[in-house]
Amino acid sequence: MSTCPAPTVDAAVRVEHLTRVYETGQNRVNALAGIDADFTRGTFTAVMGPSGSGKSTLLQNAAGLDRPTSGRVVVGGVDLSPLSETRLTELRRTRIGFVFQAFNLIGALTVEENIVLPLRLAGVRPDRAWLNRVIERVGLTDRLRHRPAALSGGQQQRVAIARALATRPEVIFCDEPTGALDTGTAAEVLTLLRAVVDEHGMTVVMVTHDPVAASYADRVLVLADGRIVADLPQLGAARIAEHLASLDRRVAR
Ligand SMILES: Nc1ncnc2c1ncn2[C@@H]1O[C@H](COP(=O)(O)OP(=O)(O)OP(=O)(O)O)[C@@H](O)[C@H]1O
Repeated sequence: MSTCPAPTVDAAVRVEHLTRVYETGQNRVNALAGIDADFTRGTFTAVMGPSGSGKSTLLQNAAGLDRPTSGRVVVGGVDLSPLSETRLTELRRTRIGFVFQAFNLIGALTVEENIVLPLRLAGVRPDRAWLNRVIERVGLTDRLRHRPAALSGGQQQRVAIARALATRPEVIFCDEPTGALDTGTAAEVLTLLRAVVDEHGMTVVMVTHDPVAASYADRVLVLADGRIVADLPQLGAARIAEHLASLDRRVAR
């Protein structure tokens, strides 16, 4: 029986004592070595850390895309551990939004069809008023009948953000959402993510290598060797960069 305390009411996502071990042949990698964190509703968290520190593994486990070796993940009060694959897939489609570096839009579908795809897959009737607000917020009202290939990178990422918002999820997980964008377009996308938190009370968790991108968040979690080594309030891009550099120096030593 679990001895973990009940999730706090305002945690959109809670991860408890999370470990993930990868075993390939003789090799054993502790990608997550015991992570505890709450992601409070209506907040924007950046997850940073050196390459191989476990950022993507944390995101994948917190989003129910991968199963932890031990520990548990609670999304919107639902413990993911006992869920069957089918239930987990349903939960991902309705309660979790995803935004990836490569946009991951379906080229054969229009912008509108891409945005409502999670709802169609989940068999959920669209909340038209919410969808209209989302489409207006991301500035795509006059692009709905276009195919993704006819849009710029920034516009494609805005479609991905609208798609992530379509089901009004508990949380939106973003993996390097600005990695493929130029600086100006990246700033627009980050401003949009900030706005969905501030204006719509959404919860965003974003993996990024970029201190400027992290400076849009309320909180910066820094990982090293599968552990949280810093949990910082917003410090601004320069101080975040300093912090990461000092961590790199410690790792090098
Ligand atoms: N499928 C896998 N099989 C074996 N080892 C893996 C697998 N996925 C990740 N790892 C290992 O787990 C550790 C953490 O990887 P992870 O991708 O989570 O780090 P990261 O911080 O996201 O790295 P990056 O910034 O380079 O994307 C690394 O040592 C990595 O090599």
